[in-house]
Amino acid sequence: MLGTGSAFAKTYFNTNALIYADHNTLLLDCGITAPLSLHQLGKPLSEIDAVLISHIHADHIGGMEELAFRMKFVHGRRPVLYIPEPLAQPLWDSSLKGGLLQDECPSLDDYFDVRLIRPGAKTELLPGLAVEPIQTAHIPNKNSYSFLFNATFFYSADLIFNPELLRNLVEERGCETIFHDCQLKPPGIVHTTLDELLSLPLPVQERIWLMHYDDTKPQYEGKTGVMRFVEQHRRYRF
Ligand SMILES: O=c1ccn([C@@H]2O[C@@H]3COP(=O)(O)O[C@H]3[C@H]2O)c(=O)[nH]1
Ligand SMILES: [Zn+2]
Ligand SMILES: [Zn+2]
Repeated sequence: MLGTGSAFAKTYFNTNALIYADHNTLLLDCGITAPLSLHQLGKPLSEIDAVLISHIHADHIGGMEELAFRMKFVHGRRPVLYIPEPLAQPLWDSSLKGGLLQDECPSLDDYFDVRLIRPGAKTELLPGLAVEPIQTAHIPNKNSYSFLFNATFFYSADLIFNPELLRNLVEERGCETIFHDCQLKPPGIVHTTLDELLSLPLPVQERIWLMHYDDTKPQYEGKTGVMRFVEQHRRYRF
């Protein structure tokens, strides 16, 4: 995990991750703090093979301009960008264009090898790593996607509590592990709260790991039932 913090956390980096599959590396969201976190881990950008984006908020895409510029002008590379199709235009027009647009680089394709992925369909991202983007509610009328990897590992974007989805993933689809955003103090409004997750059936909670938490996390140690916290700069194997 490059980070496990909420958008405004100051003691944790943004909730972004590296996924290792075979000998390849996928960057899962690239927020404002991703470049510094990668630097602290000693992970060169040149070792990132592809990027996957969940939604357009700065803690998930705010590091994309630095990533694009350094990949192009330092490493001479155009990394693969996997992006749910409805996010591609807004990512460029409403966010990256302001900084990245210049005469010889008029589009997102000048910086990334853009691969549009279809929500609800399975796509192989890297050898041994397939994803199904699942549209999940976060901000009204703003597209946001969570990800089911290899049919067994669910990684939430920022999402409003959806107990039906979580029960379906565990009880019907055989999902084994859930990394879920967690707002520690209610009200959640655009996020899922700890109290909401604590209301889930025990077999679902047993599979949940908590991320995207704020700086008060130490006060909640031991108060999350069977659910564990994901810790930043740790590697998990599933
Ligand atoms: O309607 C809104 C929109 C945003 N926000 C805050 O801004 C943050 C943006 O990043 P995030 O999605 O991780 O978390 C969001 C919230 O903390 C909010 O409280 N209500
Ligand atoms: Zn966020
Ligand atoms: Zn968000």
